[in-house]
Amino acid sequence: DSYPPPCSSNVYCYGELLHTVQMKKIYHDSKTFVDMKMKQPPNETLESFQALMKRTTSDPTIEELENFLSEKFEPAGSEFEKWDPSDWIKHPKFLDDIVDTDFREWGKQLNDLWKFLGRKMKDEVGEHQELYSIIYVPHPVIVPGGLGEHQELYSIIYVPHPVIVPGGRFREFYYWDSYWIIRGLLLSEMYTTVKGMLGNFFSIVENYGCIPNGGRIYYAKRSQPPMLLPMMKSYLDATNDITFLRDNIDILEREFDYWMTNHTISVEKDGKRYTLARYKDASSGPRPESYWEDVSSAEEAFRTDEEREAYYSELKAAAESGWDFSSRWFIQNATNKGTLIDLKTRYIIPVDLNSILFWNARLLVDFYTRLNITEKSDKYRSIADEWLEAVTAVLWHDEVGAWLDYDSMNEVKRDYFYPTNVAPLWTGCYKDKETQVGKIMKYLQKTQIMGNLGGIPTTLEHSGEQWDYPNAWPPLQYIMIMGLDNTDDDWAKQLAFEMTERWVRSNYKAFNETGAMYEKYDATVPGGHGGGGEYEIQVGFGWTNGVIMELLHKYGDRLTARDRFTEPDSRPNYQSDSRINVAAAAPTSSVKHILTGFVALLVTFVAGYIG
Ligand SMILES: OC[C@H]1O[C@H](O[C@H]2O[C@H](CO)[C@@H](O)[C@H](O)[C@H]2O)[C@H](O)[C@@H](O)[C@@H]1O
Repeated sequence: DSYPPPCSSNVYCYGELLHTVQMKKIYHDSKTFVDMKMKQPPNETLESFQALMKRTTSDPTIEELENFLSEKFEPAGSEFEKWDPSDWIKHPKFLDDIVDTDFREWGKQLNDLWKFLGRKMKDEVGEHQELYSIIYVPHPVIVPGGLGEHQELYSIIYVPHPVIVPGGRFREFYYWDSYWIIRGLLLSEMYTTVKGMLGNFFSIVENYGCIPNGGRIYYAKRSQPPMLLPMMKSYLDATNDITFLRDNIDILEREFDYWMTNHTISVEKDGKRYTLARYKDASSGPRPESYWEDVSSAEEAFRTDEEREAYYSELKAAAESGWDFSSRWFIQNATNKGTLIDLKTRYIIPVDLNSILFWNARLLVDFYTRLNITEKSDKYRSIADEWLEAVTAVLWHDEVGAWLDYDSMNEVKRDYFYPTNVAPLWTGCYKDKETQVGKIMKYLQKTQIMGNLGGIPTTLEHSGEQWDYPNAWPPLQYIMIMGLDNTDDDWAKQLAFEMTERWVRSNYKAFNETGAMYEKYDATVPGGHGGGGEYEIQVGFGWTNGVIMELLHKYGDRLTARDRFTEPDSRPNYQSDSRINVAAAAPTSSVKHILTGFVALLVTFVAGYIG
């Protein structure tokens, strides 16, 4: 298949200008250029660029390009204006249930952070947005109103309501991040903000047919883990706003449909065929926001255009998974060894995606039941049942005691530890809860993952990629903790609490030492932040804050800031769970982490103010 570029803009998504600016590495972070607003319509910007190329025989110096860029573009983030959320309150009720006073104060500071992470678009963004700019046309067309008047000056996707963003270089909404952000906002009682964010997503599904990876046109041809329905469920649980559900149920159904029609493949297991989903992207070319990284690695490793295109597709499919990048998507001789050039994301059937899709179907049953539309609730019940059959047949392994990703290229299970191996416990995607939980607990014991004192690592592979060892990510801690806690098993629930203690204390230590909340942490160093991958560690940080707020809320009656590993517990008969706990003494966080933290924090706040 030959796909169009990631969007129709020949400034932001493909073309000579993008290629020249990105390959000359004018900006340290490739995302900077594609987030900059044009001062003039694209045709005028491109005309000036052509003139520069002619003047310099197609080889402008860095200085000439820098001059061109500062003359024709505004700095990244200039589409936003200051926004004070009207529903923000100083002391949301959830704080009152946190018994530890240090943690209560921290929860209060996290509530304050929403004000730094809120973004509202200037009205002019909506006026200049061409809604269908993502639909690629090979040649310019005359749009109603004449060329120039309605041309895209921005890469931002216009949304009518303000959003809470992850932070740092992530200046726009991100699809799956928004789930944990919304859960935090609901604890902060910011119901209007949440309703606005959901309203934004609904308008995007209506106009674009799916929710892009993030709020930029260059993300439009790939999505991220399908969390819109769980977001709606969270909002409904907090508000019972049935009218909002009734008004938008068709859109929720459409989002589910997008995954069912665009991402499914058929797999044969023991002579039976099953339908399951995997990640994929529908565009050609490198990621515009990581253009230099993709083109350079492709040129070094591959000789033909066809090979390079296949590689770009794997990179974008991995970005759609939210795990960009990870050895989880490498296939080399049917193993997880290799490097980025071994990415085969499209051939791997992931446990988390498929258990989330099961959850989506079950939520549609729930939503239609609430609306008394029996025909539809029956329809989604049978889809959910079928999906559960498929997940169990293809992804559950009795002999391992876990769900595992499936390699459809080599038709083998991928027997590697990932926190997502227990995602079905989180989404309720299991058949025989008691037996499966018992086996899962033994599996976790065998992996010795609690030997990591800063949190649960993403994988056990040291690849240098950011979704690998030793990084620990907030959504993955959440999936494991909530999954284990959902069971009726005492041992599993106790383990969920111990994981919570470690995670919360590690985030708290980092916050105390550096004043920052990070996008990811170091599983091996309590209080240490993560690293690796293709961009610098970011602070802010939307999903991190949301996860901590929820854990402080859920376990607030017994969580303490004091660390049991360094100060003995005074509770009678209390013992850490030695069946899974094989922890060594806790190393202290390094000076390097502290310094990086200060620099990162400074950069975020400066960027926030500029934005
Ligand atoms: O610019 C590189 C990549 O950055 C994003 O991915 C990371 O940040 C996101 C926002 O927090 C998060 O959702 C994702 O899981 C992270 O890996 C972006 O989503 C990628 O598409 C992009 O190529």
